[in-house]
Amino acid sequence: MKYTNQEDHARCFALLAQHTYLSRFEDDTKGVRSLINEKKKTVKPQKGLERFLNFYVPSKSRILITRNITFNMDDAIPVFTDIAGETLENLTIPKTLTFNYTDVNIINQVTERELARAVSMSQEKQNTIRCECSSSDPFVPCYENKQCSCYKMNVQMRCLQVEKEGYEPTEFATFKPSYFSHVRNKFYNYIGFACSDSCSCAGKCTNNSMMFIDNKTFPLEVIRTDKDYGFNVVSPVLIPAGTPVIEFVGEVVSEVNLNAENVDYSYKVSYSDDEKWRLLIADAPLSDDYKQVIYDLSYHNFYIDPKKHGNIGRMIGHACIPNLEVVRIFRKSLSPAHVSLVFVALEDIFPGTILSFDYGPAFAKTLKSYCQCGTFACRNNQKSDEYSKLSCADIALAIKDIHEIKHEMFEDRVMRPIRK
Ligand SMILES: C[S@@+](CC[C@H](N)C(=O)[O-])C[C@H]1O[C@@H](n2cnc3c(N)ncnc32)[C@H](O)[C@@H]1O
Repeated sequence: MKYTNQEDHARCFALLAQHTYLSRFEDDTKGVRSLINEKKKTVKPQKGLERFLNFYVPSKSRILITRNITFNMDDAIPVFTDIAGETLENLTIPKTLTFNYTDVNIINQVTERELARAVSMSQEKQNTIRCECSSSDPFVPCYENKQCSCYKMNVQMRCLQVEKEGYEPTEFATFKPSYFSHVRNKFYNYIGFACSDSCSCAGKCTNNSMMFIDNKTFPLEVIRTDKDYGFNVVSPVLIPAGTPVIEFVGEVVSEVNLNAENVDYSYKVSYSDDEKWRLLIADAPLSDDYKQVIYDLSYHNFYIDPKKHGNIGRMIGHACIPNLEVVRIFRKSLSPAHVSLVFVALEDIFPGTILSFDYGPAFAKTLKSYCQCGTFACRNNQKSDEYSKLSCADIALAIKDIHEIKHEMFEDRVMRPIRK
């Protein structure tokens, strides 16, 4: 089996194994990569992993609930129910589907007055981080241009990621895959800055990790398979590892305004104790008045709450070995109103795969019954008990084996017939 880039894939498997291992055993996985390399020769392949391929096969009685949940013709996302026994006559539309669909984050002008003020001020040129690279002579693409204000901010944010020597920070660029190096760096430290429509390049450049998302590159589908599990998002196409896939969109709210009932759906995007962030603000190419406004905002915790206004990001389920990681990408400014929460593919996602991220170990306790992620290293399902004692190296190699089977199936069923 030859991958297009075997080294990159090895990184993905090592990270997923480290992630899975830590979340199950909360143990130290120092030197996991060398351990994996060392063990590669001795670890026996796990048997029966074929059961965990987890390709989603729609039921024959599938019902189309809506052709397009987004109301945007350029981004048509259908919603189906595959629940056994459901017919057009007895079909129920759960409340979880009746939210206001939005592609962009929303700010309540009354309850989040200071945040709304920061957005209004950021319309002024002196309060926006933007670049003129595309009109400069000689022309240097933004991601290669050391003078580009957006790229410079991207690099400064990359520096925030480094916690330990020996771990490479993750790069966020338009055409480079974003590979993660370790899980000790919590998601909010995976962070980048992208060019936007305020720049002379209008974001159509090399420094825009939001481009695939803004262009709605991946056609996705929403399915409902079980009343408790609810809706899930499926990819009908191949998404290569390291690709930004979906933005998690909702209402940007400060902690005091966050409704307790919405906490389980909401994501924290700023941290009141983040001193490094305040240093970044002090250094940013923005006016002093504006910096003061966002400096004051930095003393509050902000969340993105998708319960009332949201997009399909809110329908992504939990998995103990997830295929997505959440990162923060900022554009134009450094306020919580300028952040995009982005899901990036952790491994190659083959057609028919349910998208997932890890909600964390505490999530299992909130479930009425078992976790339904269906991964071989599930923390909370009897079916995966036989794999529950695997070492980190075993997990990495099992992830690799499963990936290889999927890769072969894709080659056999999709690529070979196309080539004929
Ligand atoms: C953020 S929502 C995800 C979208 C949800 N499925 C829906 O229909 O709106 C989280 C809820 O989805 C369900 N869920 C997500 N992942 C699950 C899993 N691995 N096993 C069981 N239920 C899950 C649980 O009911 C959880 O409270």
